[in-house]
Amino acid sequence: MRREELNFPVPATAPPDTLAAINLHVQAGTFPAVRGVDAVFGVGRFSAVIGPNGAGKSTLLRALLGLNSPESGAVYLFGRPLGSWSRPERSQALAYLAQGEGLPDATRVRDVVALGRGAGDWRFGLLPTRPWTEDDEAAVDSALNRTDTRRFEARKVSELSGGERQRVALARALAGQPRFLLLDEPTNHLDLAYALEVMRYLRCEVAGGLGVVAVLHDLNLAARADWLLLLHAGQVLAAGPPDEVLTPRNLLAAYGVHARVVRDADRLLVIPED
Ligand SMILES: Nc1ncnc2c1ncn2[C@@H]1O[C@H](COP(=O)(O)OP(=O)(O)OP(=O)(O)O)[C@@H](O)[C@H]1O
Repeated sequence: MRREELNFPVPATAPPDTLAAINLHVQAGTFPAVRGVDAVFGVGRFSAVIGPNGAGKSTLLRALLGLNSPESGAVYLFGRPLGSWSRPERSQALAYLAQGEGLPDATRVRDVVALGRGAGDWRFGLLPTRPWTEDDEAAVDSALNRTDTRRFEARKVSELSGGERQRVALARALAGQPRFLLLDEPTNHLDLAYALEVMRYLRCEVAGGLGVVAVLHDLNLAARADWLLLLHAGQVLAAGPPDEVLTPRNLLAAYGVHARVVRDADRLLVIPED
């Protein structure tokens, strides 16, 4: 699809207060996984990246974090090319929750969350990058409270359920007080209750000004986002609010599946046809 055929306006420059990809091309190995993607993710907004397996969602997410280098095009953070940010500046502004994020099993929950501050490595016998401060302690307390992990802060990771671990991983990411949080399938392997809980925590953070960009496979969870980016074969098939993107026509084009999209109260529901 050519840029001029996209059904949303492509900014000439990346707006401030955004994380933006402009005409981004990224190779995964030798494969052109992301091909000319334009996308603008805002702070205080819940954005979801959707699309079939192999569409390029994870590759795009990693490019937005600066973890892989684009072939061409660029990523802009707050209007500045990501490449011009120092590594510490970048990791302060952008947090990442990878797919199946591993946590140190033998470590206590509070110490895992403290790692999100990027300081106090002395706890693990490593040289500290800077002294631990009262602000660090307060940020850890706040992240534990906001994810309801405070009540098991003294337990070791090995003593937690999968859903509890995911909340601890979220707390660790939030402890760093990022401006954007990028998550790759954060509800994968979670039961319905835990999945909804993670969505609820993320919603609260968005209300507080965090920009969330989440790769989601469950379209009925994605329907709760403020803004969707639908990828197909490395390109943007559609972008916009859920009711503009989750249409039977787009779902057929992206997934090859006939689906009905119905509105129930204020929610969209995607119902695949057999
Ligand atoms: N190292 C690599 N070498 C070759 N091809 C790769 C490599 N990494 C990824 N790919 C290909 O790039 C494409 C995009 O992969 P990516 O993981 O970004 O897709 P995705 O949309 O996140 O998929 P999924 O939903 O299955 O996780 C896929 O076709 C994948 O096979």
